[in-house]
Amino acid sequence: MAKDPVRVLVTGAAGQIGYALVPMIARGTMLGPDQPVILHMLDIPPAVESLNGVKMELIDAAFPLLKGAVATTDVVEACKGVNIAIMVGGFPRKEGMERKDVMSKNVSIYKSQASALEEYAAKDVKVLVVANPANTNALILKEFAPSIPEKNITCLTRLDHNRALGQISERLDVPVSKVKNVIIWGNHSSTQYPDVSHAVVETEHGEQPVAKLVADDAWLHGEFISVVQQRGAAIIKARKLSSALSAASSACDHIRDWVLGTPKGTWVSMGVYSDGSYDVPPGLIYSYPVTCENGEWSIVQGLSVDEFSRGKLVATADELVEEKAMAYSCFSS
Ligand SMILES: NC(=O)C1=CN([C@@H]2O[C@H](COP(=O)(O)OP(=O)(O)OC[C@H]3O[C@@H](n4cnc5c(N)ncnc54)[C@H](O)[C@@H]3O)[C@@H](O)[C@H]2O)C=CC1
Ligand SMILES: O=C([O-])CC(=O)C(=O)O
Repeated sequence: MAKDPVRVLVTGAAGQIGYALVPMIARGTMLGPDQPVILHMLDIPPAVESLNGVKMELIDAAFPLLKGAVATTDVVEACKGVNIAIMVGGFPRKEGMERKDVMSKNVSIYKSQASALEEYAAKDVKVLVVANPANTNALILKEFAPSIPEKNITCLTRLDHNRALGQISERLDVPVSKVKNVIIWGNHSSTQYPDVSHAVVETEHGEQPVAKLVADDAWLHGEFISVVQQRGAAIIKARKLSSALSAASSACDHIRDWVLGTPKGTWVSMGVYSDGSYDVPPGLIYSYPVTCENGEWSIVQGLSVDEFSRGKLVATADELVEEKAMAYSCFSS
């Protein structure tokens, strides 16, 4: 029997990531080749013409799985009955703006969208925040949608995770599909810690540690980390626009694994509400290694963290504590 369609909200759908993401969802990349979808696309009034153009293209592409497309600037209409919400829309930093100014714009956007999701989305809606500052936007959303379970609110660090896999694959000249279990700890920012301490490569002789195959700790502790941390900036420099196809693809990976499960023996990175695991302060949206089963993620427990890694976990947590304080100061102002 055919499955019922899943309603997927994409905010900022007229933007660059939105334009790359909606066809992936409509083609089944996110939820599977047998899962019909109805797309809900939200953007702001100045982008309405462009948003309607995206809807026209979706119709023209005749995606068999696409059972409907709503294009709207009305947040209530956008959120009605959605099962999955991908929050890509937000206020970008402009020349001359302080981080605090961007934060206060995003606090008000995420506050109102959180309230609409809480009131109108499916009660078990799964939320993925992509828009920067992704971790803190997700935290704001959680704050203003108290009835959405905190386990259902996440942010995207899968792009960073995939970037780390890509760098190891290039360095060792092995297919990226053979590399697994890197970890992105912390913030989706330049303080994130891409960690290969537990990463392995599947070889014909079984799984081999990445550290042993690379055999160059200076590279793993130096250039590798900074390339992954700075990859977003490198793409902006090259394209004069930020990552869009890789961000969209990674958003599909994030939701697919969350909903359909991670392969046995493999973990992925997701920004999730911290419970104090690995001595990270509770109450942050922090990127951890997770496995997913039956639509739920769990933090991978018991991994060893050496002194080098500990310093990096703490530094990125400190930045998130600071962002949280800045966001909370905007609630009252
Ligand atoms: N977490 C991650 O890995 C990544 C995050 N990003 C972030 O994703 C966000 C989107 O990036 P792009 O698509 O390249 O930007 P973009 O500027 O092309 O698109 C953003 C869209 O959001 C819309 N928008 C603004 N305010 C809105 C609101 N209140 N409600 C609904 N829509 C709204 C804009 O009109 C625009 O169409 C940015 O914040 C970017 O920094 C980008 C790449 C990776
Ligand atoms: O900095 C940006 O806007 C883009 C971004 O998050 C990334 O590519 O990781």
